[in-house]
Amino acid sequence: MSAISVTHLGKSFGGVHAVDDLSFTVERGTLTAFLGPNGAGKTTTLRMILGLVAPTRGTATIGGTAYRDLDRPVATVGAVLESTAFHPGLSARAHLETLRLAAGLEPSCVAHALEQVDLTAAADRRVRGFSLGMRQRLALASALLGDPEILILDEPANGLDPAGMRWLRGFLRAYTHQGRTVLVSTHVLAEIRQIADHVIILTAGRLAWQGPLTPRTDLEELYVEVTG
Ligand SMILES: Nc1ncnc2c1ncn2[C@@H]1O[C@H](COP(=O)(O)OP(=O)(O)OP(=O)(O)O)[C@@H](O)[C@H]1O
Repeated sequence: MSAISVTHLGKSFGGVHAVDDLSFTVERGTLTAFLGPNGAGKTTTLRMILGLVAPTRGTATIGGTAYRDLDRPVATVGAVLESTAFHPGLSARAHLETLRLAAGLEPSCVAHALEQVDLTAAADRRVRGFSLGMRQRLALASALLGDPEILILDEPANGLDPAGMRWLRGFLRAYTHQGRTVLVSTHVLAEIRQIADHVIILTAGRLAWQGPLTPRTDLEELYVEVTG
């Protein structure tokens, strides 16, 4: 059973076909890069997989089950979407503790998530003073609280400096080496090239290309050819 299956998925906003007859699968233990120009429909697709946007047609499932029907959603899939907001007056630990309580998770998961994203030393500082990179890592920690098998990330490299990018790359590589699955949308081809196993490229809401990334693939050239 694939980690994620998208079948004839479509979403229209008024007259705009944001996603149009889109089908693909994401296999377990792989890191799949989800690429496409601005407005291609990546965020809308990720939001449909996560049950945040209702499809106009088609289905999206996680391990064969629609998100809303999952028994333990936070233990199955963690997500970091764009525009993650934190209360500036709360510490990182307090923020995660609030989420932990709401999800009914074990107390120990907060310290574990902080450790996974290298925020243990800053755990009791207010988020107000966090750099963009630290905020991105806190968002990732929120997604990791339930120790999910699958991570869905929407442009997690946005605004990261080179050290932050390098850290994220190492984190995602280690995550998939544990047999877990990552679906990540990004515009940073040079970064994703180094860690992705599989690539899905959208243009204008439709599947333009999908396939494995081999050592010989010139991702930038492929991208320009497919989207150009
Ligand atoms: N809530 C909405 N209402 C109306 N139109 C929307 C809405 N959400 C998305 N769209 C439109 O759907 C299309 C796809 O947008 P989407 O954000 O999914 O693209 P994207 O590939 O994630 O883009 P980017 O790389 O810029 O984040 C765009 O034309 C966008 O304007």
